Amino acid sequence: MANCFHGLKSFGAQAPYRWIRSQCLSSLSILGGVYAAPETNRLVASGQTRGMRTNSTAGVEIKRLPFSRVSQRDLAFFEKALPGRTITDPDVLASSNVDWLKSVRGSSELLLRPQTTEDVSQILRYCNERRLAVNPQGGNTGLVGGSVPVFDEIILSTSLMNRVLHFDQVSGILTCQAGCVLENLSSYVEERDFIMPLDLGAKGSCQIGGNVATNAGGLRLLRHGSLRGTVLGLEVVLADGKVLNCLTSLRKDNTGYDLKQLFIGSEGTLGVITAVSILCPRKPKAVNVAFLGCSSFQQLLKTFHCCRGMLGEILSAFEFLDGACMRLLEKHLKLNNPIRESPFYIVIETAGSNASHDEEKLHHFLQEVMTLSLVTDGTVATEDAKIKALWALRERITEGLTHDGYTYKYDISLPVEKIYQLVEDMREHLGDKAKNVVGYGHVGDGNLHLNITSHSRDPDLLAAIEPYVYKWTAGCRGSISAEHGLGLKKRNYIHYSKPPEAVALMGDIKRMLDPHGILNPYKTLPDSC
Ligand SMILES: O=C(O)CC[C@@H](O)C(=O)O
Ligand SMILES: [Zn+2]
Repeated sequence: MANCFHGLKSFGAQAPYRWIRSQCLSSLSILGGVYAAPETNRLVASGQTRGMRTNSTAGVEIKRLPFSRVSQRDLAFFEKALPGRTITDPDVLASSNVDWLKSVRGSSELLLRPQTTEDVSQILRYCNERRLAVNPQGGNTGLVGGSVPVFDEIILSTSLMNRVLHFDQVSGILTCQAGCVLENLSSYVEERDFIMPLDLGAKGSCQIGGNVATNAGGLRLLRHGSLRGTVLGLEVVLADGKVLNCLTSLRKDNTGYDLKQLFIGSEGTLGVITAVSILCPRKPKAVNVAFLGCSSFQQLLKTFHCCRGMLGEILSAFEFLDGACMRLLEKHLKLNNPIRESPFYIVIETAGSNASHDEEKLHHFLQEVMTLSLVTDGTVATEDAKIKALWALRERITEGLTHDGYTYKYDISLPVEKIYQLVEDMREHLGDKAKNVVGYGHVGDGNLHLNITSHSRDPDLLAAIEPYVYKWTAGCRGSISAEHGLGLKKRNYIHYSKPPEAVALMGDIKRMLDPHGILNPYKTLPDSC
């Protein structure tokens, strides 16, 4: 069977892709964006004069809400409370004011770096009394403009809250501060024979608090489920500074409402997550990655069906990318396609406890899909460097896209059999208006990443994409945000995925927990709330 698959000889190991901000910012200068001008109370688009600008992402103007502005007295308070960690240097602030995609830019003049929960509590108590708006910020790797200020909100960075508080070797329950970088946590638990239950392309920069606040999905969700299941406890500071200590480490706790769920996926609008307790699976003893080619999406779906049946409990990921993604990887990142050119590619990962058992299962599966002609070509890796190289072909697509021009991003949940139909319909709908329309994502979770590029920001193209994409999604009862959240960019489209009663209830919850609306304003909730 192994003969059916190319070896990996011609395929050099690539460095794993990480969303390291310093690298990415310099390479993204071609992207236009949304800029904020607090003195005009308007969101402004790049290239236009300050004071006359509109939100180019959502095509609507956003007015600065009547929050207080940071005064000298406020600064004196923060400098006393956080000596050396109250930052006003514009050069340092610059990177915290812009998102990873460089598509949203705020103009905050104050960055606070708390180290403890008590620091966060003191900051929020003060800001709440003074009606100062606050933008909680983790690794700032979000893709919907949720992690940067829109106007002059104070940036509350969790980066110095980076201590592991406890790890239970028997249960695998990790308790840590919110600012721990995901990759550091992965290394920490791997040294103890466990893994983190989530894995993202942004792991080198993103922080666990931000992951939880956005309910990040990623590459292992198929196997380990969402953070709504693996997060066991949270410590959260509420808008008035009160500390909500729900940092329990229990698998089972049915004592009434599961309050932590309110904060998971709330994008910092209901409270600031300061610590997380999370259940880590055991580190698998054997990992295999197969990279396969398919001639149609129908064949890919059949391969998925067969894969679930034949790999069962050892299947840990089933991801896909289309031929257009591969061309971008080759062109912009010089990555090599390890197999014959195909319309679709699949990345399958197995993770188990017995190498020979897993390999046998994988080989039977591969034999089956080749015999049935569901898969036309493929390669398998068992060594770490080669596994990373194959994963790079999936994980680095986001990076590749940033080199292709301005990118319109859609993160859609659909019944799995529909996910590629949207890409095809969008291609037909846009004709030659777009530079590239690509589809990739998490087949196992029914999550499509539809990305559309153009040479530069193009309002006509945007008008052709939206609301078409949202209507199409709503027509299938899908979600307009599967895993990236709503942030600033998608919040006003929430109605395509949630009934009005649910949206209104979200507004009520927000007002109850944050009556002055100081926490991450302009995010998640639509204008109508
Ligand atoms: O860039 C995107 O649209 C998707 C990013 C991320 O969620 C992924 O799965 O690679
Ligand atoms: Zn994704």
